[in-house]
Amino acid sequence: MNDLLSKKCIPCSIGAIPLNQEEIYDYSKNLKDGWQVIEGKYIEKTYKFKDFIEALNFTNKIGELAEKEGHHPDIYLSWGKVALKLWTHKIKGLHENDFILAAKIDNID
Ligand SMILES: C[C@H](O)[C@H](O)[C@H]1CNC2=NC(N)=NC(=O)C2=N1
Repeated sequence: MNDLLSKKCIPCSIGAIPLNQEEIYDYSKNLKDGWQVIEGKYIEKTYKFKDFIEALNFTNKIGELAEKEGHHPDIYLSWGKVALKLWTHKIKGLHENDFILAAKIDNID
């Protein structure tokens, strides 16, 4: 479950089974503070910045990372704030990919 940072997101097939509550709990223990598990279906976190341009710069870095990983967050960008919602659309639930991406987003400098 740990060393999420050393893993890479994999193409997720439609038949993949979403993570169960126990697996979600185990993965979420390896994330930095601030992530919340919502209804066992997605994880979310809000990052605060001093202004819009800082929030936009962070959003762009997330975009580059998501493209590199082939896995993408839902992003809400506003003045001084970036709110993320991570889930795997193809399986309508959570996958290891979501936790890998979350860990790597928290590692963006
Ligand atoms: C074809 C492409 O790789 C897939 O559609 C990927 C793209 N990024 C994705 N991101 C997320 N969060 N969920 C997906 O199911 C997903 N599928």
